[in-house]
Amino acid sequence: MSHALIVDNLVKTYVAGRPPAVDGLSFAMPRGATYGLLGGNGAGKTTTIAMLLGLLVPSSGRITALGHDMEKDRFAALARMNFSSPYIALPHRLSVSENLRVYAHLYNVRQAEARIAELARDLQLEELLDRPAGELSAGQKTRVALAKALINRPELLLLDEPTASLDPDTGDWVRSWLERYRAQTGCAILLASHNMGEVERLCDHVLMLKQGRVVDEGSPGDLVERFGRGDLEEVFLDIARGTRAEAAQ
Ligand SMILES: Nc1ncnc2c1ncn2[C@@H]1O[C@H](COP(=O)(O)OP(=O)(O)OP(=O)(O)O)[C@@H](O)[C@H]1O
Repeated sequence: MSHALIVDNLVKTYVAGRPPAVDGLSFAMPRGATYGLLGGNGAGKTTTIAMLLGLLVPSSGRITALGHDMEKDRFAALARMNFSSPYIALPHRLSVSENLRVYAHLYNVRQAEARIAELARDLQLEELLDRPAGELSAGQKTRVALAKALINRPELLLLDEPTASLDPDTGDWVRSWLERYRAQTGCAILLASHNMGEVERLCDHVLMLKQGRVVDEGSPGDLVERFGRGDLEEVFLDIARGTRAEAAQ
């Protein structure tokens, strides 16, 4: 099977002598799949995504993205990937269209103006193109961040909390949009989220992280069944609190 992402025994220790933030993480995500990275605060999700993007150097382990070893051949992989995170702000003073042009240039997008116009139409950004990015509402910024994340037509998309701080209507709109995008392009998506409804809806497979380790994994349906629970939120609470329904023991 061809994989979008293979993570092999990944470890990140920030401070020598303290427990690693990511501690032996391994998984293989097929092309076209959507995987969820779940875990409580401090479980290691953002650290994992930062390593996958080459922003943080792993202490050990190997990442293969779209067939490229991230240690030796990072730029070939990064050109075909992209990400969005609410923690990384777009340059505030630049207008939305200037921001998108900068990223189009960075990713060497051909016919950048046509691509920006297409994304503006798809993500309902046309009215916002001339506004400074710093003046937009959280929902508007999220749509711009998605346009930035899609500018190079990525085959692998890393999304850290894609609907954090969005109202339920805008959150739902973004989720529907991602579902459509995935169906049209076959893009593989790794999603870190605290929104269990979102994960149940979008993800084929879920990795439950605790203290940097995968403590359970499976499709949302399998996990719910295995834990004898009603939904993924209850499974998450069982794992986070170390409790588990009788049916799962
Ligand atoms: N720059 C850093 N230096 C030292 N420790 C760090 C650093 N960044 C993160 N950590 C620690 O690494 C662990 C994992 O943090 P990380 O941000 O990856 O978790 P997370 O799952 O994304 O959490 P959240 O859901 O709160 O965003 C935490 O214990 C955190 O305190």
